[in-house]
Amino acid sequence: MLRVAVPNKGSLSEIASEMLLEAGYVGRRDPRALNVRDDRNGVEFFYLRPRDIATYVGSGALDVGITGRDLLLDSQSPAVEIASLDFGKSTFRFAGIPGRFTELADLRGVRVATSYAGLVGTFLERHGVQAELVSLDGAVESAINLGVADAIADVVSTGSTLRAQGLEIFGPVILDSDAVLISSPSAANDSVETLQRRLHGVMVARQFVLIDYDVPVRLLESATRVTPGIESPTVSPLHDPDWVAVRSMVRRADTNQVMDELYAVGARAILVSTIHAARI
Ligand SMILES: Nc1ncnc2c1ncn2[C@@H]1O[C@H](COP(=O)(O)OP(=O)(O)OP(=O)(O)O)[C@@H](O)[C@H]1O
Ligand SMILES: O=P(O)(O)OC[C@H]1O[C@H](OP(=O)(O)OP(=O)(O)O)[C@H](O)[C@@H]1O
Ligand SMILES: [Mg+2]
Repeated sequence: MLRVAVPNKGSLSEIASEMLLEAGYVGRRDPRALNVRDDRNGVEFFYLRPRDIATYVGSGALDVGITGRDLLLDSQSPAVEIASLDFGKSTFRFAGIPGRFTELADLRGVRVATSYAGLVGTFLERHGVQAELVSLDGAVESAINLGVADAIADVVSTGSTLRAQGLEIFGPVILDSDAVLISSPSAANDSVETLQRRLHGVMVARQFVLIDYDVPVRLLESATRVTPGIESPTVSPLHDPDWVAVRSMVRRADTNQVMDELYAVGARAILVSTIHAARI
C-alpha cells in the first residue's frame, strides 16, 4: 500500500485534494479525518500540516507527499522533489520599509523575521551575510511595524499583504516555489509512478483543451502549422472530399489566439472542448 501525505490546511490543501479526486483516488468524506484508505488503488492518504509533510516523507514513514518546494527546503529533510504540480506558485523574498534596504549586504547585523529559518539561514550563509534571524509562526509582515524585526523574508504571491503593511521587496529572489510531489529517498516503486502519471494527466487536462475544425484540404498544411498538437494532429475525411476535419490539443491559455489564426487561415466550424482526463 502506497502511503501518501496530503496537506490538511493552508493554501495547498484544497487544490491538492481536488487533483487527487480528479486522478481517480478516494477523497475525505469527513473533513476532519486524519487518514483515508483507498483499497481499490492501493493507496492510503494521510492528511498532515503542509510544514510537517517533508519530515514524514524524508524519514520514510510515508512514501510520497504533496507540499511546497519552500517547505521542503526549509525542513532540510532528505525527501526529494520528483515533480512540480503547477499550482501554489509563490516567490520567497526579503522585504522592508521602502528605501531602508537595497541589496542583500544591507542585511548584515540586522534582525530578519521569518517562519522559514532553515531556508533563509542557508541562503544568507551561502551569500556570506550574517544577520539575526527572528523565528515567527506566521503573519510575518507585522514584525517590522511591531518592532521585533528590521526586515522580513516571506512567501509573496500577489504582494498585497506586503503592500497593506507598507513594505517593499528588495534584494535577490530567495526561491521560486510551487506545489511539488516529494518522495522518500527509499520509495521507488510502481505505485509512485502510477500516482505521478495520474497527477501529470490531471495537469495536462487542466493546461490543454481539444480543438476541432474543418478546413479545405489545400489549406491543411497552413492550418496544422497553427495546431501541431503534441504528437501530430488527427486528420479525418469529411463527406465532401475537398474538406477534412482536424483535431488537436492546444494550450488553454492560447485558445482564442489559435481560433483567430485558424479562422484567418480558412478553417471553419472551430470548436473547443475541455479534456476530462489524460495520459500523455
Ligand atoms: N498566498 C499564497 N499563494 C500561493 N502559495 C502560497 C501562498 N501562501 C502560502 N503559499 C504556499 O503554500 C505552502 C504552505 O503555506 P501555507 O500558508 O498554506 O501553510 P501554513 O502557513 O502552514 O498554513 P496557514 O497559513 O493556513 O497557517 C507554501 O509552499 C507556500 O509557498
Ligand atoms: O502576496 P500575497 O498574495 O499577499 O500572499 C502572501 C501571504 O500569504 C501567506 O500568508 P497566509 O495567509 O498563509 O498566512 P500566514 O502568514 O499566517 O501563514 C504568506 O505567508 C504571505 O503572508
Ligand atoms: Mg501561511
